[in-house]
Amino acid sequence: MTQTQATDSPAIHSTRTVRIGSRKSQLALVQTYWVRDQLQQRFPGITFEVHTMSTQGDNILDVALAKIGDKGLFTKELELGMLNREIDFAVHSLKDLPTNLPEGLTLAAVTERENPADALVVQEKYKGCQIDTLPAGAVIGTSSLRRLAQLRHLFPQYTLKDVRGNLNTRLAKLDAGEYDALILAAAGLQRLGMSDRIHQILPAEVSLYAVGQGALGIECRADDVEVISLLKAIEHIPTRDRVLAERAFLRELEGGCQVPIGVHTQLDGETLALTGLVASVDGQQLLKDTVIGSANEAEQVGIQLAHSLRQQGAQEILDQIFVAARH
Ligand SMILES: NCc1[nH]cc(CCC(=O)O)c1CC(=O)O
Repeated sequence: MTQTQATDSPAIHSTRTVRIGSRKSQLALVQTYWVRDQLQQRFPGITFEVHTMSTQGDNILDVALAKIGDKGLFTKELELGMLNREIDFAVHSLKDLPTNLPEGLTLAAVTERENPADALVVQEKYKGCQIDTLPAGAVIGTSSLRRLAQLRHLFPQYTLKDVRGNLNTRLAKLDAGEYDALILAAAGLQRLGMSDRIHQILPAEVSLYAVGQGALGIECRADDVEVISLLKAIEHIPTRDRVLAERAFLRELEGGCQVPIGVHTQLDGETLALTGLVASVDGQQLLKDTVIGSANEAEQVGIQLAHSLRQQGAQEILDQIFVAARH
């Protein structure tokens, strides 16, 4: 009675059109089209359509991100689109996706991570320098408190300056001489075909990366079993285990918005090592610790690390930041 399904096709009507939501930035579109292509290859009978939307974060460009401090700045409109059934799923840079999702939505899949590290990009005249050998007073652009705190801690001789806008805007400001160097996610540059701008990949001793950095998170309605089964086909399990630990760590510290929290994860077979950092914005206080556990219990590893850092004083550091943000 029932027709046999193609082996790689889940129980989805091949006539269904699946609508994908995306921000309009170049990086967002590259990421969304990559996911679309991956799905289209695996499910040639399904039609995938991309619908673009502007988010708050795309519209507010003149205020420092750290001052806005609102969770879900880059995701809220897309999430409303899913709940209103205008779109079926959304592709996010995972680091922009809050650790607590709205009721009714779920993180259905995580795709293979690019290099999660931060990268140093320098002006032509500093091609001979590394992060520790730029001249004193060098103006370094970054918009993240995490990068700011870590750089201030190690290199008080540099001047750190906020920088906003998409990647192309930031690079144009560097080239125009507004900054001597920038710190950017290596993954963003790689995805936009600008790996040649990466001057140095910052090692873990200099900069721990943001939770989820370099990975894509795909969010959809929690009850849409059809779409979830499609998305599971492109999930990368090692990346998922790592980012589940990272996100549990951040969630447990209630640091979803802009806070100086960094991580580093490593998978060795089933063994997952998670290093986390909590710092004060001025870089004076900096706590770091590592928990090793099983990849099968990734979230437990993250929770354990959060408890360990809290015992060492992380909550006091974070409370000071929340108080400062409200004034
Ligand atoms: N918050 C902006 C943002 N969101 C995702 C990326 C880069 C790609 C990624 O981390 O996956 C960037 C730019 C940056 O931090 O330099």
